[in-house]
Amino acid sequence: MPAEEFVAGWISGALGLVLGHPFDTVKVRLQTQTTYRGIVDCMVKTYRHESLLGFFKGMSFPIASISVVNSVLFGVYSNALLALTATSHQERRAQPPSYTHVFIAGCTGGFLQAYCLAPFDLIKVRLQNQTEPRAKPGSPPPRYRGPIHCAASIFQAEGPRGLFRGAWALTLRDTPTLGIYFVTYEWLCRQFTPDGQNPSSGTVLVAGGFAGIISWVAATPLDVIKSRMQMAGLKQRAYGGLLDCIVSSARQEGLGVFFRGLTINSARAFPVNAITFLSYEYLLLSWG
Ligand SMILES: C[N+](C)(C)CCCC[C@H](N)C(=O)O
Repeated sequence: MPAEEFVAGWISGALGLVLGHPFDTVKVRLQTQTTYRGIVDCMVKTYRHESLLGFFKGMSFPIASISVVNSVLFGVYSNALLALTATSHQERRAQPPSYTHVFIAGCTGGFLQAYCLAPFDLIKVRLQNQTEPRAKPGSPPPRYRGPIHCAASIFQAEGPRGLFRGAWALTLRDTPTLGIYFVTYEWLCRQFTPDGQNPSSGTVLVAGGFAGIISWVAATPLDVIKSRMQMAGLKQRAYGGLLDCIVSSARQEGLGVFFRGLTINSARAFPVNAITFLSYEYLLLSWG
């Protein structure tokens, strides 16, 4: 099983992540809290209340964990294509796989990465939603002191299953949308690249950026549900399950609720995925 794809996926995931984290914090807050009027209001309040650091809350942990998850995604994707089409990454420019194969491989990668991602994403969302400013003497301490403390508290209160809160919603979100992600990327690359050649850096950036945007547009409704399921069990109301969460969110807030965070998700998706794909392709090319 070729392993370079895993390593390249890991490094490129980390680079994309740093760039995207401030957007991600604003997104999670808009999706799960009602105190903000919009993106700008959320940014201003976060900055005033918590300084620039507020935007980077909960980042060190995703860097260590979510980039490993990205390595699962790209590694499984590439190896699934190898199994389906018997071509390695280097051979795929000369013999491009069909879009059906790309889609199946993307969904496989998406499905497997969702399970690895679930506990890390839960911890990220819980930490991002702690809006208390950094420790001031005399103020009450936030519920979680950091990622390890957060994981341990959830584990103690709810057992190992507690760490997989929202995992179903996450799997439903990621399986089809990561199929769409790789199909969009491949399709756009092929539109702008002569047959048999490698896409230029510009093409990879644009194709990666749009792959990110399109897959996030498709993923946003379930992303909202996922974040809410992950926050349930804390101060917000608990849901009877995925369906209950969908129905009661729609009833209380209207259908628009499923598009909360769409703009910010898209704004984040372009740079993150442009850099992820560019560094991924570049690393694999330079390793021959
Ligand atoms: C499929 N879905 C859109 C949910 C996620 C796509 C993930 C791609 C990248 N790691 C990112 O964070 O943007």
